[in-house]
Amino acid sequence: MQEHGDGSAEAGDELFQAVEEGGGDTVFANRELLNIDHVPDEARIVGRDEHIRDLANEVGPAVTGSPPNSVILYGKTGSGKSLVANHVMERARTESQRRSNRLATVTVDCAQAKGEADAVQTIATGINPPGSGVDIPTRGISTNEYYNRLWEILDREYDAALITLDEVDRLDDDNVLMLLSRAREAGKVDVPIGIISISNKVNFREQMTERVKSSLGHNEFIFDPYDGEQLRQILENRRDAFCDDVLDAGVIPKTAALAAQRHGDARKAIRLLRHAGDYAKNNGLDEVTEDHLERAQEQAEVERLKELIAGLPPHSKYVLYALANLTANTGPEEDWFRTTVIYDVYQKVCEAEGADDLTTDSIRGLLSELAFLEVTESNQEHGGMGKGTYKEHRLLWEPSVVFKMDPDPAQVDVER
Ligand SMILES: Nc1ncnc2c1ncn2[C@@H]1O[C@H](COP(=O)(O)OP(=O)(O)OP(=O)(O)O)[C@@H](O)[C@H]1O
Repeated sequence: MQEHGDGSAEAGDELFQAVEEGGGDTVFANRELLNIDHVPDEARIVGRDEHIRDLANEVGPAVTGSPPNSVILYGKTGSGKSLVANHVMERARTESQRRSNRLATVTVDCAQAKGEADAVQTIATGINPPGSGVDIPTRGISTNEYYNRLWEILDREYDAALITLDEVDRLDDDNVLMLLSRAREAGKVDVPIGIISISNKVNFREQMTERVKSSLGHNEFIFDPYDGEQLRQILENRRDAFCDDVLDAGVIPKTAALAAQRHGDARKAIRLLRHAGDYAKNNGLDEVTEDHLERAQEQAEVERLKELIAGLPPHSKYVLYALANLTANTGPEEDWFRTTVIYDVYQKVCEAEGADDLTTDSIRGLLSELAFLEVTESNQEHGGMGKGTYKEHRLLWEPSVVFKMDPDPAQVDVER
């Protein structure tokens, strides 16, 4: 510790004198609790006891080194699927240790994995203990070799494995699922492997090949969106993110009610509360009121939308502007638009933005990516006798939110 002129360390260092206890924050006591990546401890997990128990029953044998069942967890985003999977894996690992067994647990975010080799590399690296003697390079070996090294680590170091594939529908194909689920049967590895697949696409199962379906079994759990009371408890359990007396009494109930009404997504509810706190903090206020919540809500949605489309080509934003222009100029019952109608407005948007337009086919591709991300939805319509089929699309977000993604988005004439 730095000593001062009078020789005492108690006086503190004048360099940091202006820094108050708690970092000088009068709104947040522990903002970390409202971070989306924050994993709450068991006492803060609300309303998922049954899912936790059911999942533990299926994968439980792994704690003794016996074959676990594989499971698919379905549900809309923010319904606690990853949380439950991580929580159960963590407890399984501890229990396995207590019974002197070695359980490998690892999660792969398939949305981040760049193909099969990358996914297998992530799994192998995640469970490779220091000193195993097996090297997992980031490149330079074939996909097959990654699998071989994964089997080697499992056989040498573990008695069983639980592998979670988050956003499994984002994998290019089901090779990974197939090879992992069949590895023991195919004699590649001695260790039993359980796979927890997570998806927010309820039709995901239909996309899998018959072989994978039969290897994964039929254990499926559905996660329903949270209701208002559950969301209120989830938020109440994180109240200590704020300093005492900062939150007005109505803020948590109102956040929960808004979230329940719109989506039942815990992630969005937590984020909204954080934004309201940020609003108060940035404006030098030491109180968070219901009024701040309203201001924060739109900002939170704009951020989420930007995040969702961040991975898409820039023209996807112009397609969204086209849809937002069309939606803002029609009644609630007429918000489905044919691809050709969207394309006409998209061309006007491009003109206003000073960009060259892409072909109708490219726009079709962008519309299906937007539908995949649930920013829009698409329908196949039948035009009647001899008229073939055509697609219609609908914006799932408020046009006002879409228009706030940029400071000056193109608003065009949509006369039809
Ligand atoms: N039951 C719950 N109790 C407390 N916090 C929760 C609960 N469910 C979700 N959360 C919180 O909400 C956020 C989103 O949860 P989680 O990632 O588990 O959702 P998900 O269903 O896996 O969503 P996605 O499909 O988008 O990945 C996390 O910060 C998590 O901590």
